[in-house]
Amino acid sequence: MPPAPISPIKVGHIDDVQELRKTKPRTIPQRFVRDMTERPTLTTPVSPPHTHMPVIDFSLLTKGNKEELLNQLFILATACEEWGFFQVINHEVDLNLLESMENLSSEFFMLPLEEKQKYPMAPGTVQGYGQAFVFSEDQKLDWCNMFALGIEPHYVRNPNLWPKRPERFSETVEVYSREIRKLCYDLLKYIALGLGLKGDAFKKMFGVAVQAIRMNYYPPCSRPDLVLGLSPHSDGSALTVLQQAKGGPVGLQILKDNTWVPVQPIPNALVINIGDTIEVLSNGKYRSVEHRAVAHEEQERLSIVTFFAPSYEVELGPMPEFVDENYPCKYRRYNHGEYSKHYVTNKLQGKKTLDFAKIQTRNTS
Ligand SMILES: COC(=O)C(/C=C/C1=C(C)CCCC1(C)C)=C/O[C@H]1C=C(C)C(=O)O1
Ligand SMILES: O=C(O)CCC(=O)C(=O)O
Ligand SMILES: [Fe+2]
Repeated sequence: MPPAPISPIKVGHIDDVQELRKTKPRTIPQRFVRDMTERPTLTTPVSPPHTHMPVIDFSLLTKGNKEELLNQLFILATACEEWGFFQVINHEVDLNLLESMENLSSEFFMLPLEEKQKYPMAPGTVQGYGQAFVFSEDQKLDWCNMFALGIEPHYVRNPNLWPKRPERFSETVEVYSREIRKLCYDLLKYIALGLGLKGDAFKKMFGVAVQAIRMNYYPPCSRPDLVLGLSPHSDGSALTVLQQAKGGPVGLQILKDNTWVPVQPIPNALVINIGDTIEVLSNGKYRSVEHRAVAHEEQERLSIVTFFAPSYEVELGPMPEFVDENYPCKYRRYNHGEYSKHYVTNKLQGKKTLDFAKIQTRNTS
């Protein structure tokens, strides 16, 4: 008997939110309206110690004296353990390059829809222009347009999805991705040192790291209280680097101690977060913190996100350094390629994707 055909994913009609905003600025189709429990808090009163995400001065890690280095390593290790997020200043990525990347991404999203649709994100896939992580007709949609590309190694690339316009877009993505890749390797070195590991521990383990870029464009929304810019999720990467376009509103929120805490952008800083890989390797000492994006009533917002992860062949599990009788092993060993497949074939649902690797503990009390 021939194998049963795999049923195609039926996602129904997905409105392009930018076009919706242009043509019917006050309409919020029902598929974007969140259930009461999911609706965002837009004016969360934030009180200490939740006011400020830690800030790392990267130049003190690379060029500081011994005392400055140790001090920054301590701040970094505390940020990873208590926040799972931090902002990096003086990161050595050329500020003109950040600006070019921001301008070109914005120009891409401003192209006519027909031009952007030359690079469609097919249902169930994650590269190209559209909405990722949509798998059914009854799933709520995010108030966001995405454009995503696989970068490294080259076999993750789909050359048909690299846009011809704006001019210099692809060239700039290449240069930007090289610089961000270097930053990721450097940060992983300092994160390893902060965990008491050898500086090259992650680099050696990851093989030729997988890297992808995603540009998220959030148009203004007449009812930001009803929608989400991006559903709550943790990142399936080892590390994520987020650039927020200048002058945009606050949009990123992270779940800290059960409260959605808004992240105040710092001009020229990059936001870094720990992804699922580091959570597993550190046996949960560092956690991949759930986060989401909210929309704004009058202002658009643009973010440029790099996901940096181990090679697909790599087998992962908690490192022995983080497992003992007080810290029992919380995750099974698995293949990162399998995890990537699992991640991109499931909707964004908080930390649920990591259940893939969790060892279920029975409560005996
Ligand atoms: C919309 O895409 C994503 O959000 C995303 C996808 C990344 C990827 C590509 C665009 C092409 C190459 C493969 C890869 C899955 C990395 C998120 O990336 C996270 C999810 C995983 C897993 C990861 O490593 O980063
Ligand atoms: O736009 C943002 O601030 C959040 C983006 C994000 O979390 C992501 O793309 O994974
Ligand atoms: Fe994210």
